Formats: sequence, structure tokens, C-alpha cells
Amino acid sequence: MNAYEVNFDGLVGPTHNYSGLSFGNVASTSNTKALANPRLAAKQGLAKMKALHDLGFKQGVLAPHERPDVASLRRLGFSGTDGEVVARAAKEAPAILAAASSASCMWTANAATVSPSGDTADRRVHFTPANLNNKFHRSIEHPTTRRLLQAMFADEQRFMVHEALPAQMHFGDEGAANHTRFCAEYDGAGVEFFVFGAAAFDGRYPAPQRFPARQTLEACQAVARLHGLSESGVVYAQQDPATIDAGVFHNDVISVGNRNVLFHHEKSFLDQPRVLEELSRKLAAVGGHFVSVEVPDAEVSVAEAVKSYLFNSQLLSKSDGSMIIVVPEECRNVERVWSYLHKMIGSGGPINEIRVFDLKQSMQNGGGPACLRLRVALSSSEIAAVNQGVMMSEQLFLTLNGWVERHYRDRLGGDDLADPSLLNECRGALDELTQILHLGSVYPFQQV
Ligand SMILES: NCCC[C@H](NC(=O)CCC(=O)O)C(=O)O
Repeated sequence: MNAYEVNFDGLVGPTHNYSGLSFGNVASTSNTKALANPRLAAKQGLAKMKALHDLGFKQGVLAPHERPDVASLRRLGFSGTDGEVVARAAKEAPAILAAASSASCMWTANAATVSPSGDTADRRVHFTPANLNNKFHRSIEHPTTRRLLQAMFADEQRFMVHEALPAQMHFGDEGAANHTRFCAEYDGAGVEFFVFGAAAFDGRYPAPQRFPARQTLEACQAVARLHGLSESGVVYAQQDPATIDAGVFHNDVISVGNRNVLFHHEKSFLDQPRVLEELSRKLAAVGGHFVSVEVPDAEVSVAEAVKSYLFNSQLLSKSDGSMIIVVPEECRNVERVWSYLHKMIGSGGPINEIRVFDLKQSMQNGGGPACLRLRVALSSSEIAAVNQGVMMSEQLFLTLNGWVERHYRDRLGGDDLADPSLLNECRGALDELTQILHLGSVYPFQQV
């Protein structure tokens, strides 16, 4: 094999906290004001990265962002020294300070949409950072995400990092959480599957009633155009609006794909048989045999899927072609999910091994194993062109664990966000991190 899927996991930032910022994400709103443990959160994420690295998978790291985001607070009229900006926001608008302090960039499935070189017209790997326009705390991520991606994928012969789509609800884009790429092997052409929650310019499409649809059809189409994808290599589907109203705020809470396999719930998409048929037909045209592993509603309900995050799992291909499913600990706690998983791995299907990870700190904000990683399928020569400072190794794991130990607090509640020293702690940590990961000056505080 000459190509690999590399997972770039978000390193949890020093301000990880529970501020209940994501209406429509049940875990986020139900854990509002819980006490967070940023140090543990970062270590849980690092443990997953290291475990997958040890299993032989290619693993990279995406750095956290500067928080609180002083530049955003200044745009909203808070002025003075950086310390005064934070103090004024804490006093006058604590909810805005909380949003500007979120460590939400840890969920790198929302960092960008990625098209491998086998799919694109100019044969480069294309990245479009997601505008994450639906939530203020996430809408401030994309400028730094873009700089980070440029620092990691700097070779313009091989990589193209676009600007985010216009920051407007018509083009609401949540990145790879609503995008899956199917293929026979990671090299060669594939089929890119875009899932949207609503259409912005076309009244014929239904929309959820209770919770927002974060991704539009028009955003998906814009990304496909920017990346130079062919019509025969793209499938669009609408997420069932009823599942959005049941708490499925991203498609990766109801389905996950890898290579030729889609593991999904019976109620994932509108017009599901047509969607599966189109995926199957288009994948066959590039030499792949599409396999749908559909979980019946009678065996696992949408509510159980949301509670356990069964589908927010990672499917990883082993050398014999079979797949491991990486699930969060919460799957063990929902009896019908756990028994479904055991039935599935014994069924003779493509997924035959389970790995369980404790990611509770992230899960309490609605981010499971799949949310924490951005997948980038790369050829060997493209991997060699990636900034090697961000690739996981025994040494990098030890260095990052030590860095977390030195810089992170082990408790962070809402009131702590007003603490002026948090900003300096975060900046000190990130300054050191850019050296560890060889990123150069990517943060606003480093650009003065
Ligand atoms: N892909 C998983 C994303 C989870 C993320 N949660 C949050 O931002 C919660 C933050 C808070 O409530 O403090 C979101 O909803 O976009």
C-alpha cells in the first residue's frame, strides 16, 4: 500500500471547560457549569493518539488555539490592555468571555473538509477550514485553523489550504464531521459523501424544527467546487431532520465511514435507500465494493445512539482489510449498544474488533473519538512533505504529556475564566508548543 489515512487529533487546550455553548448538542447543554479538568482532558486525548500510534496507525497532532481570544473580544468593543479586555468582558458580559474562552478547537473533525489528491482536479490535497458559523464560540476558530494547516501542510505543490466559506448561515459549514470519503484503497480516486442539514436557497428541502441545522447543501457544493471534485465522485445526502431534533447535531453522531464501509443508523438520511444506491454505484465506478452496515432502530434507538456515541467512532483498517471500531467508554454503559457491538463483531462483517477509550472530559461536551480527529488520506510522498514536528512518536507523546503536566490546571470552572492569569498561562504554554511542534508563529499573540 502506498497511501494511508492519517488521523490528526486535536490536542485539548488549557481552557477546556463546560459553558453550555452548543444549543442542539445535548451533552454540552446538560453539563453546563460542571467543573472541568483540562489536564485530564488533554491526557485522555493524548492516550488515544498514542494507543493508535502503537497499533501502527499514522497519527498526527493539531495544536489548540489562543484562548481567551482577545482579538474577538476587542472586535466586540472591550478595550485596554489584554488584561483589561478580559477583566471588562468578565464583568460586563461573562457569557461572551466564556464563548471566547472555549477550547472547542479540540474537535478537529470540525476543523476542515479534506479532499485527498486522488479526488481533486489538480491532484493536490485540498483543505477548506470550516466557518463553523452556527455558534459564535466556534466561528472564531477558522483563521487560526487555517494558519495551523498552512504550517503543517506548507508544500504548495502538494497541498492547497483554502479560506473558509463566507461566514454566513447560508454557507454554514462544519467540516469533516459531515463528510466521509469512500474508496477501494486510500490511493486512487474515491467518492466524497457530503451530508447537510438544510438547504439555504431552496425551499423544497425540509428542515429541523427544534434544533439548528448547522450545515447547508450550498456549503457542501461550494467545498466540492473549491476542491475540484468531479460530479461522478460526489454524493450529497440530507440528514433526517428528525434526528437533528433528537440531538444529532453533526452527521458523525449517526454514521461513520471508512474505505468501502458505511456504519450507520437506519434513520440517518432522508431517502436512505437512494443514498445507499448512489454511493454503491459511484464507488463501483472507481473499483470499490460498497458495504452498508445499517443498525436497525429496533436494536439501537436514535436516543441510545446519541447517549452512547456509538457512531462517533473511528473505523480503522487493519492490514488484513478488516476494521477496528474505536468507541468511547459510554458505549459500554448503554446495554443495548454494547450487546449490538458484540453481535456485530461476531457477525462475519468487515468490523471485527472493538477498542474502548475513556474520553469523558470531551464526551461531556459532545465530542467522541471521531470528533477529536481530522482524517487526511495521504500518499507516502505526501506524508513525507508534512511538517514532521506534528507526527506522533514515542518521544513526542512523552514531551506533550510533560508539557501538559507543567502548564495545565486540573480544575476549571466558569468563575476561573475571569482569572487574568489564565490568558498568560495559555500563551506561555502555546509559545512552548509551537517550538515542540515546529509550527513557527501561528498565534495572534506571536505576531506582534
Ligand atoms: N464534533 C463535536 C463538537 C462538539 C462541540 N461542543 C461544544 O462546542 C461545547 C462547548 C461548551 O458547551 O462549552 C460543538 O457542539 O460543536
